[in-house]
Amino acid sequence: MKQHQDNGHASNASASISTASTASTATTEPTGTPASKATKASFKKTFRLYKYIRPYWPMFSVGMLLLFITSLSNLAFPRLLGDLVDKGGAHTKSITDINHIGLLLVGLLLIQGILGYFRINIFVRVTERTLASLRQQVYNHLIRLPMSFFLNRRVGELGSRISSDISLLQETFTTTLAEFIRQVIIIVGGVALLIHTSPQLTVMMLGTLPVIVILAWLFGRVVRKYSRQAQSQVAEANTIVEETLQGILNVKAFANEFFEMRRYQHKTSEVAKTGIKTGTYRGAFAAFMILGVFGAIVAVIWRGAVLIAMGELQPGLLISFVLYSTFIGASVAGLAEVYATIQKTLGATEHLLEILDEPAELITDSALVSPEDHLSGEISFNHLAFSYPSREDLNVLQDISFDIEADQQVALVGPSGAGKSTIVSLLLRLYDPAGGSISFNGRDAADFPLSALRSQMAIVPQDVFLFGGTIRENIAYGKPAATTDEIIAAAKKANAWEFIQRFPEGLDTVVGERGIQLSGGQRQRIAIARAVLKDPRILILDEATSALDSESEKLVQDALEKLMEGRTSIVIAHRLSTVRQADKIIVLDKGRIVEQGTHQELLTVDGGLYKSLSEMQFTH
Ligand SMILES: Nc1ncnc2c1ncn2[C@@H]1O[C@H](COP(=O)(O)OP(=O)(O)OP(=O)(O)O)[C@@H](O)[C@H]1O
Repeated sequence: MKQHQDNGHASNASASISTASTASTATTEPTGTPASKATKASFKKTFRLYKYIRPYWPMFSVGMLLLFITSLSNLAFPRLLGDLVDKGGAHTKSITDINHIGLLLVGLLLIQGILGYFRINIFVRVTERTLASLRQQVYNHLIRLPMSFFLNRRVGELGSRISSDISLLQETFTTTLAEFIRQVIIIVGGVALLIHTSPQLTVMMLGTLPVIVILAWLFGRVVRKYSRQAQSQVAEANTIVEETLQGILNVKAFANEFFEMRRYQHKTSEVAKTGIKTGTYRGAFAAFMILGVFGAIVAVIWRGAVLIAMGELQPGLLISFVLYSTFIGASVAGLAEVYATIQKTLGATEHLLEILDEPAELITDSALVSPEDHLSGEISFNHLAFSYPSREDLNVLQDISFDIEADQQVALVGPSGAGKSTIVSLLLRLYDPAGGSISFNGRDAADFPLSALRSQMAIVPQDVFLFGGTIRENIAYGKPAATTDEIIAAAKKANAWEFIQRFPEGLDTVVGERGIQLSGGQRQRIAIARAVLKDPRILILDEATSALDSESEKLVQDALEKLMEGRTSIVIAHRLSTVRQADKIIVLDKGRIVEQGTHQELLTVDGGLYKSLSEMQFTH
């Protein structure tokens, strides 16, 4: 199974490279999620997510109601503040009236505070629960997807689906949505109140403010575009520094210092150019904002003063008017930001739904295998053909036919890339064959429930993958309900108990990430213990190529021999010395079976691949 694990490493590496190169852009783009066009179709898709909110619908509605009340009461402030000023300037200067309004304002503030507290609490509760169930759904689905899905994806990318895309939804449901609704209420209600306050001034205000806000938004987009460009250029320049310093030996050995200096000079000049361009826009933007916003306010107040002088407007109303205009202006400006977040959320939703729409494998959560699905250990390959979905034009296996009797030991040998690991993947039904079939007990593999098949097979891979927990957890992975006694018995059978016992924490020793705190031989024996505990009908061994010292190799080999007793076993053999005892050796080359027989039989084939391979190995 080496090939698959190599793929895994490669994708991890490429994922981390891509994270490194986008790291510096992360300041303006907190998540790597590209925005999606806010089309009707994408809104419709997002609506599908509402099924996760549905159980909390009543609570969510209460939150919405509170949001409406607080947003509407927001609109009362400018009016009350204006009244306050008017009362101060009125002929019948009544302190009681002034205090009355003051108290009303304090009451309003208190109500806003209390309702705001409950609203946020409600939204957070609903969102957290909804997202937890969405996270679970996506993960549950992801882990059940077939191998072919994972071949074309990067591990890092899938991880970000569950972390950043869902965080984006969280932000949208807790704050963005509320912001959006509040802004709409303030804009609509605010404009209505403006008209009510002074129709004349409203016409003037509506003629200027929206234009300014829209222009400011457009300006902002241009500036953002340039700063993003500058950021990615800075990242490219940094890559030059990083790579050349890491590979300094190569730079010097090839006397390429001047070549690299020119490369770096070129990149940094580009950064400077983009920076200057951004600066020019920034300057113009700032000047425009000062002129535009203050200009509009000055114009409105000037006009208002004229109206006051003509006795057509109360001073307090002018204050209310200016405050309403500021509220509206801020909401319109905020709306652009909210729109951008909503677009990104639509993108994130699409990604999540894409995963949820992928057909999953039919896996059942049952350890019980019904009697008719019990495997006898008899396997036959009938004209099996296969190519990987990611590279369909390459025939990895062609016309593979051979039989394995129950409890036999069969070895797969052949040069690297011959297709040995692929045969094992097909046996585990990680992929469906392109042609031919595999049958167990004379019945087509496709007729067995997937979980029943896999639960009766175990694999001891070449590169043992251990989870970061304890030795106990890692062994029990073969049978999660195992008792301590069973785990110890399995460890003993796998020749692992002796070294486990020597650790001060015994079975509870933490193995470190991917088991790095254990030696290669120790890791393998843990994997063997895992397989012992599973007690499979069919055992698959991918022999380790990395040389273990002869002591641990003997222990591993001995453990494997014990494990193979009384079950069908298929061994991917890299060292021919270990397969001499095999009942049958299948020799593969370029996806085809070229020879098959016992060790003795194959040695008699003059010019045969097995004979030449074994001569090569034994003369070295
Ligand atoms: N995930 C994959 N996607 C596409 N092609 C693959 C994939 N895995 C393996 N292959 C290709 O399939 C062929 C057979 O690979 P396989 O891993 O089965 O060979 P192997 O005999 O087990 O080799 P080794 O002894 O080096 O492990 C190779 O040509 C390989 O490039």
